[in-house]
Amino acid sequence: MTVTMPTPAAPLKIGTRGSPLALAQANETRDRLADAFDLPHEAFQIVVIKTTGDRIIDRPLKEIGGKGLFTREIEEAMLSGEIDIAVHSMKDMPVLQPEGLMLDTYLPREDVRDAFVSPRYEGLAGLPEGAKVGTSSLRRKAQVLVKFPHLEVVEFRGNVQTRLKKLDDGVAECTFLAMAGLNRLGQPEVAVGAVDTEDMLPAVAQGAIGIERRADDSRAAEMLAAIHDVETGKRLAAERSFLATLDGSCETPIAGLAELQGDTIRLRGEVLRPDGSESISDEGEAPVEDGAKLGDALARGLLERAGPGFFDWRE
Ligand SMILES: NCc1[nH]cc(CCC(=O)O)c1CC(=O)O
Repeated sequence: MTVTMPTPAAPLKIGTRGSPLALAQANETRDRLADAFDLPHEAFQIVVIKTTGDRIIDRPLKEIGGKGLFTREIEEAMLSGEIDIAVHSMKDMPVLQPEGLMLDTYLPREDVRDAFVSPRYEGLAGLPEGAKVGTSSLRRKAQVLVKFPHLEVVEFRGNVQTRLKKLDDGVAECTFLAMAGLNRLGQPEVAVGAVDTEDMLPAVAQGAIGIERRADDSRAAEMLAAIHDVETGKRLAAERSFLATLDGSCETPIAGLAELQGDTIRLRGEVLRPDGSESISDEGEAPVEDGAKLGDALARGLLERAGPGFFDWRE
């Protein structure tokens, strides 16, 4: 008589970038799945994938090719079956996913605010004429220059450690990071403080983690449904619809934030000229189920006020 050992289900392979923040997000996803299904950590395998954005660290992102830079290789690995799901910062995700992939699972959102980071100053208002602000984000650059045109913005890339070192070396007086990233890394103390969203409206989807899967993978669909955060999903539906209508990329300074108040969703949006010479903002409210319509309508209104060429460089 032959006895066949039962084959355990193959581990769910979780794809991620290798940065400390990406790994923290992948671990959080694994822990939530393990909890929801009472599975041991061995039921999951975290697979690190290097993306173009990780490889090229010495040039401004906008020169290398915008959104998708941190996701393309990961999505290819999912389509080829090398990984089953992929964990992403939703802020970095294009509005549309490649054929065959689905992105509709979100973890509970972290702090949406930007963090002000400086070894010497308490806030932007204290910086003297010509002081340097380090950021590689076009949104943050334009938002800083609109309110503080006497400051200078310098390119600033790299992980949290690299940026702190640059501040220490005097490359810039201050920088901005997402509060969410600092919290997830367990380093909130790096920030002098979180900036009020009235003063600096965050990027669309800032602080939200999304989990992507193959559209035909029913095991992944069932597992992810168990950890999906419905409120985050509703907020992102409005914000990403806003972004889609604006046709945003990382070459366009755009900010947007949706918040729920009971059955009502409130969306604030802002578009800026890349040189920080002008900002246009608006806000609106709608029943929660009309979030996507609200996002589209708010974006159309802003586009109309902005007029053609608004996002063109004129430096
Ligand atoms: N564009 C880089 C990026 N993508 C997501 C985060 C942080 C975490 C988040 O917003 O979810 C960051 C770094 C930052 O802006 O400081």
